[in-house]
Amino acid sequence: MIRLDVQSAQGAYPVLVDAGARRLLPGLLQELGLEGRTFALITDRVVQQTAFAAELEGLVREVGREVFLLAFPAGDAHKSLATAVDLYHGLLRRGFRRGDVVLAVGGGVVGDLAGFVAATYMRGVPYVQVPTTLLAHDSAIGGKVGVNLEEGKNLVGAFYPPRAVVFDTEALSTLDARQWANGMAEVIKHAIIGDEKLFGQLEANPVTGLGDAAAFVDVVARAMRVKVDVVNRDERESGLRQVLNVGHTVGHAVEQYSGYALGHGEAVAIGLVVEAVIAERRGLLSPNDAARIAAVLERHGLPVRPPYDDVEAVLRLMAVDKKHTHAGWTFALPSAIGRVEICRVQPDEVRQAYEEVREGHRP
Ligand SMILES: NC(=O)c1ccc[n+]([C@@H]2O[C@H](COP(=O)([O-])OP(=O)(O)OC[C@H]3O[C@@H](n4cnc5c(N)ncnc54)[C@H](O)[C@@H]3O)[C@@H](O)[C@H]2O)c1
Ligand SMILES: O=C(O)C(=O)C[C@@H](O)[C@H](O)[C@H](O)COP(=O)(O)O
Ligand SMILES: [Zn+2]
Repeated sequence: MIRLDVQSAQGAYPVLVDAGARRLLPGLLQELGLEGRTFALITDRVVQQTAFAAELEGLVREVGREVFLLAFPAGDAHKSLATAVDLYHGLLRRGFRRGDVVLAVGGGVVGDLAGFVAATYMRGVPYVQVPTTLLAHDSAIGGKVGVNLEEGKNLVGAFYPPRAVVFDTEALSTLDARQWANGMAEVIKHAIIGDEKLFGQLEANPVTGLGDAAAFVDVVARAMRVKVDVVNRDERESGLRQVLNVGHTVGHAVEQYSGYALGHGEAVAIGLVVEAVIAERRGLLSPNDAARIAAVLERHGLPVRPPYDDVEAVLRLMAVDKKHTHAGWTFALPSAIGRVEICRVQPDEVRQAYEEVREGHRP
Protein backbone atom coordinates (compact mmCIF):
# COMPACT_ATOMS: atom_id res chain seq x y z
CA MET A 1 0.00 0.00 0.00
CA ILE A 2 1.22 3.48 -0.85
CA ARG A 3 0.25 6.36 1.39
CA LEU A 4 0.63 9.98 0.38
CA ASP A 5 -0.17 12.86 2.73
CA VAL A 6 -1.79 16.02 1.48
CA GLN A 7 -1.41 19.22 3.49
CA SER A 8 -4.38 21.54 3.67
CA ALA A 9 -5.28 24.65 5.63
CA GLN A 10 -8.54 22.84 6.42
CA GLY A 11 -6.76 19.71 7.69
CA ALA A 12 -4.24 17.26 6.23
CA TYR A 13 -5.59 14.06 4.71
CA PRO A 14 -4.25 10.69 3.60
CA VAL A 15 -4.35 9.22 0.09
CA LEU A 16 -4.21 5.40 0.11
CA VAL A 17 -3.40 3.66 -3.17
CA ASP A 18 -3.40 -0.10 -3.65
CA ALA A 19 -5.02 -3.04 -5.35
CA GLY A 20 -7.76 -3.91 -2.84
CA ALA A 21 -7.50 -0.58 -0.93
CA ARG A 22 -11.31 -0.54 -0.53
CA ARG A 23 -10.90 -3.07 2.29
CA LEU A 24 -9.00 -0.41 4.28
CA LEU A 25 -12.00 1.93 4.20
CA PRO A 26 -13.88 0.75 7.34
CA GLY A 27 -10.72 0.95 9.47
CA LEU A 28 -9.82 4.32 8.01
CA LEU A 29 -13.28 5.73 8.73
CA GLN A 30 -12.88 4.60 12.33
CA GLU A 31 -9.42 6.20 12.55
CA LEU A 32 -10.91 9.44 11.25
CA GLY A 33 -13.60 9.29 13.93
CA LEU A 34 -16.34 8.95 11.34
CA GLU A 35 -17.79 5.62 12.48
CA GLY A 36 -21.41 5.53 13.60
CA ARG A 37 -22.42 8.31 11.19
CA THR A 38 -24.88 8.21 8.32
CA PHE A 39 -23.08 7.74 5.00
CA ALA A 40 -24.48 9.00 1.69
CA LEU A 41 -22.76 7.11 -1.11
CA ILE A 42 -23.02 9.46 -4.10
CA THR A 43 -22.31 7.91 -7.47
CA ASP A 44 -23.48 7.83 -11.08
CA ARG A 45 -25.83 5.28 -12.62
CA VAL A 46 -23.05 3.41 -14.43
CA VAL A 47 -20.87 2.99 -11.34
CA GLN A 48 -24.00 2.13 -9.34
CA GLN A 49 -24.27 -1.09 -11.39
CA THR A 50 -20.74 -2.27 -10.62
CA ALA A 51 -19.82 -4.99 -8.14
CA PHE A 52 -17.29 -2.51 -6.74
CA ALA A 53 -20.01 -0.08 -5.64
CA ALA A 54 -22.06 -2.89 -4.10
CA GLU A 55 -19.07 -4.22 -2.20
CA LEU A 56 -18.15 -0.75 -1.02
CA GLU A 57 -21.64 -0.17 0.30
CA GLY A 58 -21.34 -3.41 2.30
CA LEU A 59 -17.98 -2.38 3.72
CA VAL A 60 -19.29 0.99 4.88
CA ARG A 61 -22.29 -0.69 6.53
CA GLU A 62 -19.77 -2.32 8.91
CA VAL A 63 -19.08 1.09 10.49
CA GLY A 64 -22.04 3.31 9.60
CA ARG A 65 -25.29 3.94 11.46
CA GLU A 66 -27.03 4.03 8.11
CA VAL A 67 -25.85 3.90 4.52
CA PHE A 68 -27.84 5.02 1.49
CA LEU A 69 -27.03 5.58 -2.13
CA LEU A 70 -27.87 8.50 -4.40
CA ALA A 71 -27.14 8.07 -8.11
CA PHE A 72 -27.38 10.58 -10.96
CA PRO A 73 -27.01 10.08 -14.74
CA ALA A 74 -23.39 9.61 -15.82
CA GLY A 75 -21.40 12.16 -17.80
CA ASP A 76 -20.04 15.70 -17.67
CA ALA A 77 -23.33 17.14 -18.93
CA HIS A 78 -24.72 16.21 -15.50
CA LYS A 79 -21.94 17.90 -13.50
CA SER A 80 -24.33 20.77 -13.06
CA LEU A 81 -26.11 22.91 -10.50
CA ALA A 82 -29.34 21.11 -11.45
CA THR A 83 -27.88 17.75 -10.41
CA ALA A 84 -26.47 19.31 -7.24
CA VAL A 85 -29.98 20.54 -6.35
CA ASP A 86 -31.40 17.03 -6.91
CA LEU A 87 -28.74 15.67 -4.59
CA TYR A 88 -29.46 18.28 -1.88
CA HIS A 89 -33.14 17.23 -1.98
CA GLY A 90 -32.15 13.55 -1.86
CA LEU A 91 -29.97 14.15 1.21
CA LEU A 92 -32.72 16.11 2.96
CA ARG A 93 -35.30 13.40 2.23
CA ARG A 94 -33.04 10.86 3.90
CA GLY A 95 -32.53 13.00 7.00
CA PHE A 96 -28.85 13.58 6.25
CA ARG A 97 -27.45 15.99 8.87
CA ARG A 98 -24.40 18.03 9.71
CA GLY A 99 -21.52 15.71 10.57
CA ASP A 100 -22.86 12.89 8.37
CA VAL A 101 -20.47 11.80 5.64
CA VAL A 102 -20.59 11.86 1.84
CA LEU A 103 -18.69 9.15 -0.02
CA ALA A 104 -17.92 10.19 -3.60
CA VAL A 105 -17.68 6.88 -5.45
CA GLY A 106 -16.92 7.32 -9.14
CA GLY A 107 -14.91 9.17 -11.71
CA GLY A 108 -14.02 12.84 -11.84
CA VAL A 109 -17.60 13.89 -12.48
CA VAL A 110 -18.82 12.20 -9.31
CA GLY A 111 -15.83 13.46 -7.31
CA ASP A 112 -16.24 17.09 -8.40
CA LEU A 113 -20.02 17.10 -8.00
CA ALA A 114 -20.32 15.11 -4.76
CA GLY A 115 -17.44 17.18 -3.35
CA PHE A 116 -19.29 20.36 -4.31
CA VAL A 117 -22.46 19.09 -2.67
CA ALA A 118 -20.46 18.18 0.46
CA ALA A 119 -18.89 21.67 0.47
CA THR A 120 -22.23 23.45 0.29
CA TYR A 121 -24.86 21.24 1.96
CA MET A 122 -25.61 22.84 5.33
CA ARG A 123 -22.40 24.88 4.76
CA GLY A 124 -20.23 21.79 4.63
CA VAL A 125 -20.17 18.13 5.62
CA PRO A 126 -17.18 15.77 5.56
CA TYR A 127 -16.55 13.67 2.47
CA VAL A 128 -14.24 10.90 1.32
CA GLN A 129 -13.13 10.36 -2.28
CA VAL A 130 -13.25 6.81 -3.65
CA PRO A 131 -12.14 7.13 -7.29
CA THR A 132 -13.26 4.50 -9.80
CA THR A 133 -11.70 5.85 -13.01
CA LEU A 134 -8.02 6.15 -13.83
CA LEU A 135 -8.58 9.84 -14.54
CA ALA A 136 -9.79 10.30 -10.97
CA HIS A 137 -6.26 9.63 -9.66
CA ASP A 138 -6.08 13.37 -10.43
CA SER A 139 -9.53 14.72 -9.56
CA ALA A 140 -9.74 12.99 -6.16
CA ILE A 141 -6.72 14.93 -4.86
CA GLY A 142 -6.47 18.62 -4.13
CA GLY A 143 -9.98 19.62 -3.11
CA LYS A 144 -11.03 21.36 -6.31
CA VAL A 145 -14.77 20.68 -6.38
CA GLY A 146 -17.36 22.23 -8.61
CA VAL A 147 -19.81 22.13 -11.46
CA ASN A 148 -19.98 23.29 -15.07
CA LEU A 149 -22.19 26.07 -16.38
CA GLU A 150 -23.49 26.20 -19.94
CA GLU A 151 -20.81 28.79 -20.62
CA GLY A 152 -17.89 26.65 -19.52
CA LYS A 153 -16.26 24.02 -17.34
CA ASN A 154 -15.84 24.27 -13.58
CA LEU A 155 -17.06 27.86 -13.43
CA VAL A 156 -18.70 27.41 -10.02
CA GLY A 157 -16.87 25.66 -7.23
CA ALA A 158 -14.70 25.73 -4.16
CA PHE A 159 -11.51 24.42 -2.65
CA TYR A 160 -12.87 21.86 -0.22
CA PRO A 161 -10.51 19.01 0.71
CA PRO A 162 -11.79 15.50 1.39
CA ARG A 163 -11.10 13.77 4.71
CA ALA A 164 -9.36 10.95 2.81
CA VAL A 165 -8.85 9.45 -0.64
CA VAL A 166 -9.02 5.67 -1.05
CA PHE A 167 -7.89 4.67 -4.53
CA ASP A 168 -8.42 0.95 -5.12
CA THR A 169 -6.87 0.15 -8.51
CA GLU A 170 -9.08 -2.97 -8.71
CA ALA A 171 -12.01 -0.59 -9.30
CA LEU A 172 -10.49 0.14 -12.71
CA SER A 173 -10.94 -3.44 -13.95
CA THR A 174 -14.31 -2.56 -15.56
CA LEU A 175 -13.08 0.48 -17.52
CA ASP A 176 -13.16 0.16 -21.31
CA ALA A 177 -10.18 1.05 -23.51
CA ARG A 178 -11.47 4.56 -24.21
CA GLN A 179 -11.89 5.41 -20.52
CA TRP A 180 -8.49 3.93 -19.83
CA ALA A 181 -6.83 6.16 -22.40
CA ASN A 182 -8.83 9.11 -21.09
CA GLY A 183 -7.25 8.61 -17.67
CA MET A 184 -3.77 8.10 -19.09
CA ALA A 185 -3.90 11.66 -20.47
CA GLU A 186 -3.68 13.04 -16.92
CA VAL A 187 -1.01 10.47 -15.95
CA ILE A 188 1.04 11.68 -18.93
CA LYS A 189 0.29 15.28 -17.93
CA HIS A 190 1.67 14.62 -14.46
CA ALA A 191 4.82 13.09 -15.97
CA ILE A 192 5.27 16.19 -18.16
CA ILE A 193 4.87 18.44 -15.12
CA GLY A 194 7.24 16.71 -12.78
CA ASP A 195 8.46 13.19 -13.51
CA GLU A 196 10.77 12.82 -16.47
CA LYS A 197 11.58 9.24 -15.51
CA LEU A 198 7.91 8.28 -15.51
CA PHE A 199 7.54 9.92 -18.93
CA GLY A 200 10.42 7.80 -20.27
CA GLN A 201 8.82 4.70 -18.80
CA LEU A 202 5.51 5.50 -20.52
CA GLU A 203 7.32 6.04 -23.81
CA ALA A 204 9.07 2.68 -23.52
CA ASN A 205 6.10 0.72 -22.16
CA PRO A 206 2.69 2.29 -22.77
CA VAL A 207 0.25 1.48 -19.98
CA THR A 208 -2.92 0.27 -21.68
CA GLY A 209 -4.44 -1.77 -18.86
CA LEU A 210 -3.99 -2.88 -15.30
CA GLY A 211 -1.31 -5.48 -16.16
CA ASP A 212 0.94 -6.33 -13.23
CA ALA A 213 -0.92 -4.96 -10.18
CA ALA A 214 2.14 -3.78 -8.22
CA ALA A 215 3.78 -2.18 -11.26
CA PHE A 216 0.56 -0.34 -12.07
CA VAL A 217 0.15 0.91 -8.48
CA ASP A 218 3.69 2.26 -8.74
CA VAL A 219 2.95 4.13 -12.01
CA VAL A 220 -0.28 5.71 -10.85
CA ALA A 221 1.14 6.61 -7.43
CA ARG A 222 4.03 8.39 -9.13
CA ALA A 223 1.59 10.51 -11.09
CA MET A 224 -0.35 11.19 -7.88
CA ARG A 225 2.85 12.19 -6.09
CA VAL A 226 3.46 14.91 -8.69
CA LYS A 227 0.02 16.33 -7.95
CA VAL A 228 0.39 16.03 -4.17
CA ASP A 229 3.77 17.82 -4.25
CA VAL A 230 2.23 20.75 -6.14
CA VAL A 231 -0.92 20.95 -4.00
CA ASN A 232 1.19 20.81 -0.83
CA ARG A 233 3.03 23.93 -1.94
CA ASP A 234 0.07 25.92 -3.30
CA GLU A 235 -3.30 24.58 -2.22
CA ARG A 236 -5.40 27.46 -3.54
CA GLU A 237 -3.66 28.05 -6.86
CA SER A 238 -2.12 31.38 -6.01
CA GLY A 239 0.70 30.57 -8.42
CA LEU A 240 2.49 27.24 -8.71
CA ARG A 241 -0.66 25.11 -8.85
CA GLN A 242 -1.43 26.58 -12.26
CA VAL A 243 1.12 24.10 -13.66
CA LEU A 244 -1.53 21.38 -13.14
CA ASN A 245 -3.53 23.14 -15.83
CA VAL A 246 -1.09 22.41 -18.64
CA GLY A 247 -3.11 21.30 -21.65
CA HIS A 248 -6.31 22.54 -20.04
CA THR A 249 -6.73 26.07 -21.41
CA VAL A 250 -7.12 24.76 -24.95
CA GLY A 251 -8.39 21.40 -23.63
CA HIS A 252 -11.37 22.77 -21.68
CA ALA A 253 -12.46 24.88 -24.66
CA VAL A 254 -12.29 21.92 -27.05
CA GLU A 255 -14.10 19.71 -24.52
CA GLN A 256 -16.83 22.31 -24.17
CA TYR A 257 -17.03 22.83 -27.94
CA SER A 258 -17.57 19.09 -28.40
CA GLY A 259 -20.62 19.21 -26.12
CA TYR A 260 -18.78 16.60 -24.00
CA ALA A 261 -18.55 14.17 -26.91
CA LEU A 262 -14.83 14.31 -26.11
CA GLY A 263 -13.84 13.01 -22.70
CA HIS A 264 -11.89 15.32 -20.40
CA GLY A 265 -8.66 13.38 -20.90
CA GLU A 266 -9.12 13.27 -24.68
CA ALA A 267 -9.56 17.04 -24.75
CA VAL A 268 -6.56 17.52 -22.47
CA ALA A 269 -4.46 15.36 -24.85
CA ILE A 270 -5.35 17.68 -27.74
CA GLY A 271 -4.68 20.67 -25.51
CA LEU A 272 -1.28 19.29 -24.49
CA VAL A 273 -0.23 18.97 -28.14
CA VAL A 274 -1.43 22.48 -29.09
CA GLU A 275 0.14 24.01 -25.99
CA ALA A 276 3.42 22.14 -26.63
CA VAL A 277 3.45 23.68 -30.12
CA ILE A 278 2.83 27.16 -28.65
CA ALA A 279 5.80 26.51 -26.33
CA GLU A 280 7.94 25.29 -29.21
CA ARG A 281 7.07 28.26 -31.44
CA ARG A 282 8.20 30.69 -28.75
CA GLY A 283 11.47 28.79 -28.26
CA LEU A 284 10.54 27.52 -24.80
CA LEU A 285 10.35 23.81 -25.66
CA SER A 286 12.58 21.88 -28.02
CA PRO A 287 10.97 20.46 -31.20
CA ASN A 288 12.11 17.03 -30.04
CA ASP A 289 10.29 17.29 -26.70
CA ALA A 290 7.15 18.65 -28.41
CA ALA A 291 7.17 15.63 -30.72
CA ARG A 292 7.74 13.26 -27.77
CA ILE A 293 4.66 14.66 -26.01
CA ALA A 294 2.44 14.09 -29.06
CA ALA A 295 3.92 10.64 -29.67
CA VAL A 296 3.41 9.32 -26.14
CA LEU A 297 -0.21 10.51 -26.13
CA GLU A 298 -0.83 8.87 -29.49
CA ARG A 299 0.75 5.62 -28.33
CA HIS A 300 -1.77 5.59 -25.49
CA GLY A 301 -4.67 5.76 -27.94
CA LEU A 302 -5.41 9.45 -27.41
CA PRO A 303 -6.41 12.03 -30.04
CA VAL A 304 -3.64 14.50 -30.86
CA ARG A 305 -5.41 16.77 -33.36
CA PRO A 306 -8.41 19.02 -32.71
CA PRO A 307 -11.35 17.62 -34.68
CA TYR A 308 -12.86 21.13 -35.12
CA ASP A 309 -11.63 23.77 -37.52
CA ASP A 310 -13.46 26.76 -36.00
CA VAL A 311 -10.54 28.12 -34.01
CA GLU A 312 -12.37 31.40 -33.37
CA ALA A 313 -15.14 29.53 -31.56
CA VAL A 314 -12.52 27.71 -29.49
CA LEU A 315 -10.90 31.07 -28.65
CA ARG A 316 -14.26 32.49 -27.58
CA LEU A 317 -14.75 29.54 -25.23
CA MET A 318 -11.19 29.97 -23.94
CA ALA A 319 -12.03 33.56 -23.05
CA VAL A 320 -14.48 32.27 -20.42
CA ASP A 321 -11.79 30.20 -18.71
CA LYS A 322 -10.81 31.17 -15.16
CA LYS A 323 -7.22 31.71 -16.27
CA HIS A 324 -8.32 34.48 -18.61
CA THR A 325 -8.20 37.63 -16.49
CA HIS A 326 -8.25 41.33 -17.34
CA ALA A 327 -4.48 41.01 -17.78
CA GLY A 328 -4.87 38.37 -20.53
CA TRP A 329 -4.35 34.63 -20.74
CA THR A 330 -2.20 32.74 -18.31
CA PHE A 331 -1.04 29.42 -19.71
CA ALA A 332 1.01 26.63 -18.20
CA LEU A 333 3.44 25.69 -20.96
CA PRO A 334 5.91 22.79 -20.95
CA SER A 335 9.52 23.93 -21.13
CA ALA A 336 11.02 20.42 -20.96
CA ILE A 337 9.82 16.93 -20.12
CA GLY A 338 9.32 17.24 -16.36
CA ARG A 339 9.02 21.04 -16.27
CA VAL A 340 6.19 23.51 -16.88
CA GLU A 341 6.25 27.32 -16.77
CA ILE A 342 3.54 29.90 -16.29
CA CYS A 343 3.39 32.31 -19.24
CA ARG A 344 1.25 35.03 -20.76
CA VAL A 345 0.06 33.92 -24.20
CA GLN A 346 -1.42 36.02 -27.00
CA PRO A 347 -4.50 34.85 -28.95
CA ASP A 348 -2.51 34.79 -32.20
CA GLU A 349 -0.09 32.26 -30.77
CA VAL A 350 -3.04 29.98 -29.98
CA ARG A 351 -4.52 30.50 -33.46
CA GLN A 352 -1.28 29.62 -35.21
CA ALA A 353 -0.48 26.57 -33.09
CA TYR A 354 -4.08 25.28 -33.21
CA GLU A 355 -4.21 25.57 -37.00
CA GLU A 356 -0.81 23.99 -37.43
CA VAL A 357 -1.85 20.98 -35.35
CA ARG A 358 -5.33 20.88 -36.89
CA GLU A 359 -3.89 20.80 -40.40
CA GLY A 360 -1.74 17.84 -39.47
CA HIS A 361 1.70 19.43 -39.62
CA ARG A 362 2.19 17.79 -36.24
CA PRO A 363 3.35 15.59 -34.60
N1 LIG B 1 -11.09 18.33 -9.41
C1 LIG B 1 -10.01 18.08 -10.14
O1 LIG B 1 -8.89 18.34 -9.72
C2 LIG B 1 -10.18 17.42 -11.48
C3 LIG B 1 -9.04 16.87 -12.10
C4 LIG B 1 -9.22 16.24 -13.33
C5 LIG B 1 -10.49 16.13 -13.89
N2 LIG B 1 -11.55 16.67 -13.24
C6 LIG B 1 -12.91 16.52 -13.79
O2 LIG B 1 -13.17 15.12 -13.87
C7 LIG B 1 -14.14 14.89 -14.89
C8 LIG B 1 -13.70 13.75 -15.78
O3 LIG B 1 -13.56 12.58 -14.99
P1 LIG B 1 -13.73 11.13 -15.62
O4 LIG B 1 -12.99 11.05 -16.89
O5 LIG B 1 -13.43 10.16 -14.54
O6 LIG B 1 -15.25 11.14 -16.03
P2 LIG B 1 -16.54 10.40 -15.46
O7 LIG B 1 -16.63 10.55 -14.01
O8 LIG B 1 -17.67 10.89 -16.29
O9 LIG B 1 -16.26 8.87 -15.79
C9 LIG B 1 -16.19 8.49 -17.13
C10 LIG B 1 -17.18 7.34 -17.45
O10 LIG B 1 -16.71 6.16 -16.82
C11 LIG B 1 -17.76 5.57 -16.07
N3 LIG B 1 -17.13 4.83 -14.98
C12 LIG B 1 -16.66 5.32 -13.82
N4 LIG B 1 -16.06 4.36 -13.11
C13 LIG B 1 -16.18 3.23 -13.83
C14 LIG B 1 -15.75 1.90 -13.62
N5 LIG B 1 -15.03 1.54 -12.56
N6 LIG B 1 -16.06 0.99 -14.57
C15 LIG B 1 -16.76 1.34 -15.68
N7 LIG B 1 -17.17 2.59 -15.94
C16 LIG B 1 -16.88 3.53 -15.03
C17 LIG B 1 -18.63 6.73 -15.66
O11 LIG B 1 -19.93 6.31 -15.34
C18 LIG B 1 -18.57 7.61 -16.91
O12 LIG B 1 -19.51 7.14 -17.84
C19 LIG B 1 -14.29 16.20 -15.65
O13 LIG B 1 -15.47 16.84 -15.25
C20 LIG B 1 -13.08 17.00 -15.20
O14 LIG B 1 -13.33 18.38 -15.28
C21 LIG B 1 -11.42 17.29 -12.04
O1 LIG C 1 -6.04 20.21 -9.55
C1 LIG C 1 -5.77 21.09 -10.36
O2 LIG C 1 -5.38 22.20 -9.99
C2 LIG C 1 -5.93 20.87 -11.79
O3 LIG C 1 -5.78 21.80 -12.58
C3 LIG C 1 -6.25 19.50 -12.26
C4 LIG C 1 -6.94 19.43 -13.61
O4 LIG C 1 -6.61 18.19 -14.18
C5 LIG C 1 -8.45 19.49 -13.52
O5 LIG C 1 -9.03 19.24 -14.77
C6 LIG C 1 -9.10 20.66 -12.85
O6 LIG C 1 -10.46 20.40 -12.65
C7 LIG C 1 -9.01 21.94 -13.60
O7 LIG C 1 -9.70 22.82 -12.80
P1 LIG C 1 -9.96 24.31 -13.13
O8 LIG C 1 -10.70 24.79 -11.97
O9 LIG C 1 -8.64 24.96 -13.26
O10 LIG C 1 -10.78 24.36 -14.36
ZN1 LIG D 1 -7.85 17.80 -15.88
